[in-house]
Amino acid sequence: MISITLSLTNFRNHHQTVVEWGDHVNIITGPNGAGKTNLIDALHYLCMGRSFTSSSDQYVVRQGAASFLIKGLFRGNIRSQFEIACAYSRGEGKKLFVNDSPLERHADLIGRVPVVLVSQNDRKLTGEGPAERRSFLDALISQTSPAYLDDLIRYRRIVRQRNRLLFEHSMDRGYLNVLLEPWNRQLVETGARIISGRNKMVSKFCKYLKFAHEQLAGSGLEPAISYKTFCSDQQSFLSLNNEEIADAYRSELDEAYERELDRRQTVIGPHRDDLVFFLDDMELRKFGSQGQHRIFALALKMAQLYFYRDELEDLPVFLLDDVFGDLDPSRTDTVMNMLLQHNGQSFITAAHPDKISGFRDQEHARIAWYDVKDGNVSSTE
Ligand SMILES: Nc1ncnc2c1ncn2[C@@H]1O[C@H](COP(=O)(O)OP(=O)(O)OP(=O)(O)O)[C@@H](O)[C@H]1O
Repeated sequence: MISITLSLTNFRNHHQTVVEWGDHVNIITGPNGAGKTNLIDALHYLCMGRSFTSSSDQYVVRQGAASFLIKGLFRGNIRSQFEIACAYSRGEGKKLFVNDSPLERHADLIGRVPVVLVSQNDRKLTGEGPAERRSFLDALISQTSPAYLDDLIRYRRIVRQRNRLLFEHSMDRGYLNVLLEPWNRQLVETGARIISGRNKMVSKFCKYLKFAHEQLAGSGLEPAISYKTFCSDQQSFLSLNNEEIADAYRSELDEAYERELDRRQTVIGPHRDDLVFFLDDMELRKFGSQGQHRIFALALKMAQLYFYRDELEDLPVFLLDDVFGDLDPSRTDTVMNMLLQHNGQSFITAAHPDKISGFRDQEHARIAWYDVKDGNVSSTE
């Protein structure tokens, strides 16, 4: 998928910005605070319907304005040109449009322009709690499977309903059981499909991770991922069908009932699961060096790119925010060369472009350079 143009109105420090992109590698330079990340975040809005830097749309509206508008023209392999727009106003909230037609659900946008994002938040992927890893895995699968995304949305609603009942459980135990039962059935059915989807994805994804990791780190320690759910024996879990997973889930749920009453929330299921990362037999989170964490996180994203390249009809848009700051010169060259060899379109911000200035004199046909100052973008040679 190719982003042809991006236009912003009152989007953070961009008052009125229109950019025409190159088809391959787009490098966005400029001093700190100039508005480089904002361009990438705007593209992320058009792909995923939300910011990756801000928890709320209201902070994204340019100070002093009442609304923002992002528009992007795209070109795909199978679809002719189409426009995506995201409009937000303080009174009316956020609306998403494709070719001027409003989308009923935010979920309807996901997968239209597949995207892979590399950002400073990736540090949390290998280091912090399981939520970041679950959302990586969910975003990875959701962009290739609308059915998985629907299950995820349904599952979250079921967990919310169950939690509400468990929270208000001062009622008679028998009555609570009656109220919980329909939610329990839906929870295990939907949850089993999610667990199965995640398990399958993890086993498919490992080969892409190995390939990307080897490109970045050279041959040596081999990366691996395991999906950690309520069943401790993941291997045997892989051979189960959805019905069998649902049965296993149901018996774990029944066993956890007292704990649920105690904690007043749903304590077992995909919303609690995790991914465990390994280099050979070493668990990365416990034993990895900072450099190993960084390379592993970047390899996960490169692997996502390669996986989509094989699975989807259109290549994803690849967004890299401030990735070179953390990399040594040889790895910076490696990443640049990987992007130049990749046929899709990528966008890279760089506050210190000296690291990649060697590429200015080469590859004119494949690299477009942009400079940003105070929210104004100019194309440079
Ligand atoms: N709602 C807003 N209204 C106006 N300006 C905003 C708003 N939110 C953020 N900004 C401004 O946007 C700029 C930050 O933009 P951005 O994060 O894109 O910078 P950057 O060029 O990527 O910088 P760095 O190299 O430091 O990461 C800052 O100047 C900030 O004050």
